[in-house]
Amino acid sequence: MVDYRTQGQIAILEVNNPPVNALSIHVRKGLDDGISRAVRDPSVKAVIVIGKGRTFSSGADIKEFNKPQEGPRLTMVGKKLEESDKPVVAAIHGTCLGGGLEIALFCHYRIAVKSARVGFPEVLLGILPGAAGTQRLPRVTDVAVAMEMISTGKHVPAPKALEYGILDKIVQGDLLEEAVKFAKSVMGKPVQPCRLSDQPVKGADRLVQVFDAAMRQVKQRQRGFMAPVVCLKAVRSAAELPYNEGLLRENTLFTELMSSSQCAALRYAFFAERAAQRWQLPSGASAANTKPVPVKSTGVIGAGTMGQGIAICLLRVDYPVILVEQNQKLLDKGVEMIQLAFKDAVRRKLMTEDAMRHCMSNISPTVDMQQLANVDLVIEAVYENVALKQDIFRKLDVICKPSAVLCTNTSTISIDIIASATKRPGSVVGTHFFAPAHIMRLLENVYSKDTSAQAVATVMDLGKKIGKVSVLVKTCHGFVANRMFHHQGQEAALMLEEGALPEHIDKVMEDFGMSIGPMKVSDLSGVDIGWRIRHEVAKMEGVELTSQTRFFRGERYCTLPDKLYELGRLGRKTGKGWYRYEKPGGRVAMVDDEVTNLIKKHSAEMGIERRGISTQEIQERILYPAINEGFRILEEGVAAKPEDIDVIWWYGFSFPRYMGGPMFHASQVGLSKVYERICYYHQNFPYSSHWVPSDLLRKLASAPSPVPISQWMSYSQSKL
Ligand SMILES: CCCCCC/C=C/CC(=O)SCCNC(=O)CCNC(=O)[C@H](O)C(C)(C)COP(=O)(O)OP(=O)(O)OC[C@H]1O[C@@H](n2cnc3c(N)ncnc32)[C@H](O)[C@@H]1OP(=O)(O)O
Repeated sequence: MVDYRTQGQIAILEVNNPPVNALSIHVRKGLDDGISRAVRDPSVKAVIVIGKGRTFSSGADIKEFNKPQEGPRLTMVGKKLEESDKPVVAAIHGTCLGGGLEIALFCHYRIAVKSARVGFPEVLLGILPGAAGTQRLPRVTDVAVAMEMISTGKHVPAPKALEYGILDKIVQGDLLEEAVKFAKSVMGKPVQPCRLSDQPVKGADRLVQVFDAAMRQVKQRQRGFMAPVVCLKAVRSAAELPYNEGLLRENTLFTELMSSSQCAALRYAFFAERAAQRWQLPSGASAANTKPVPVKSTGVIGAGTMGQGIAICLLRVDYPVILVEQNQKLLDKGVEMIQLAFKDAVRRKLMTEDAMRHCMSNISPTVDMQQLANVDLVIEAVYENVALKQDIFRKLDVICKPSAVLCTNTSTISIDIIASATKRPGSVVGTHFFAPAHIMRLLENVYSKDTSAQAVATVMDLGKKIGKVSVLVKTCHGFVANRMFHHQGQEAALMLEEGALPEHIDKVMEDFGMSIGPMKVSDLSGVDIGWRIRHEVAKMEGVELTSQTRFFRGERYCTLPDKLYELGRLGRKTGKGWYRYEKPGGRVAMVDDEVTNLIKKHSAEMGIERRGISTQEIQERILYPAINEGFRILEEGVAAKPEDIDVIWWYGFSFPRYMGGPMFHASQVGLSKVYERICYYHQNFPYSSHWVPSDLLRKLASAPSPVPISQWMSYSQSKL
């Protein structure tokens, strides 16, 4: 785990714990033994700590977090490194994160290659750097930088870290050779000035202003998230207390965070996100055994909002895009909007003018679908209409080359139905982007009964290339995201007619931790989207939904969203939806009397006496139908595991990661309690099928002791 060798008068401690040199027990022990040996050996005059393989160290081993800590503690290992009278040099490449950076800060010197990155990502796991990081970073750089780095967890590239004083030197060429040269240059020099524990905190005179400003930002950005707030307090203590007392304070705060439910949720999230990438089809084909089709050229059909966003995603990573629209006017408009989005990115310094020009030069707009004949992958992004989509796929089947992967950005329609319009259903796959497609990180990839493993591998790989988090699901109406979200929309509308107002519902859910409430989400994605989906489904079933509709498919139906649509209040894009906005496309949601009156009038017309709806009821009626649906989705194998559902909710609906996602949240509330409340609502609202409790949930809720989330799926086939 740590290889010890000497090169002349230099001892080299090489951490060797693939894949990312996590500081697990044997690494800590190896470092501890290594530094003791180097200190004891009179022929050794300097020490180098370096990482083998792709990285210096990614920090503490997260898998060890919920186990009792064994072996030497990181702080004790670090103390030994610092107390060595022989200079200790950290030689950094890849990433130097968390406990890895703490180790480096205990060393007397830090050198790195230019491509290295350093950072304290602990906050993203709901903790703080608990091995002196909060006390040492403000001593090597300053309080402001330390607060920023520790409360955001951002990685800092080596050149910036040099500027901050975290690194002493950036080297070119072979890192070990350079480290040896560096070590020779500092051999014999006193190490005392390089012991950070003896140094004052920098920028302490501005402590209060820096702290207040950082705290304001943290509370604004991440409401309800404890770790960043506690991180700031820990760094503050570095400036207010002597080093050893600061360490004790850090330890107290660390212990508080480590035992929190937010930390448990974030640890779960870390592994869940990685597990989602390891997709597998029922056939056994998987990420490990399937190669994607090489994609060099792409096409996007539809230059509306979604098509524009998708094209931007592709152009940003250098894919040439043939953008197809049905007429020149719509095409020109789409290209203009893409250009505007890039200009905005340039204005916000997210890209250079040159990069923008390059991206724009990669678009080939056309009204001729035949131009797609040679593309490797095409994504259809027209509006949600079965006949239209089938028509497009019928044409693509004729036009595109046999190896092309044919993707649809449908958000609800079964891929089986779309694929059936072609003679190559194996090549058809869903790539469900979330609006705004160039911003939202989620890509819900959907396989049909016929989709080939290669088509799946291609879209999973595409997701990675365009910087999305991809989750693979099996087709059904609405897939995972919209199928679960749909019930939230239904319940929200029902609560509106019973007595709630949009701003009440949103406030409760925003206080719960959602970055925006469901009514604002509806305005953002477009009131017309839901309208179209509902009416499309009704049409397929030969039903016409009108203002008189009270029941649809045997279920209580609320016409309020349809009334909003009929008023032309389509959401942010028209400047009016459930809220009023400062302008069409505006972002500031304001309560609108017209909506309040519409809702109250609607309740009166329905003969419903409005009542106050409690916070608990709003929270449960928004969350529990989605959770119940999540269990059905697991039962049906639409999602392979609960973790996949939670990943979808973080990245698709900004569900607070520190609450772990709806399925993890249910596990924390307790499945028997969730089940009991669902049964209660089912009794009270018998005409809403989303309250019929899922069988899997029932089985899990009646297990003699809580079933860990990782074992839920073993209950899906059980006969209990
Ligand atoms: C009881 C303990 C007390 C500890 C007291 C001291 C406290 C110290 C605090 C810490 O150090 S907390 C850890 C801080 N570090 C991190 O949060 C880094 C997490 N890792 C990453 O951000 C990324 O993995 C990476 C290092 C940037 C590499 O990214 P890349 O995309 O290249 O690879 P991945 O697919 O993410 O990872 C590969 C593989 O490695 C596993 N892994 C990564 N980091 C850790 C880790 N710190 N501990 C355990 N395992 C780790 C990851 O799960 C992947 O494994 P898989 O099996 O392939 O999924």
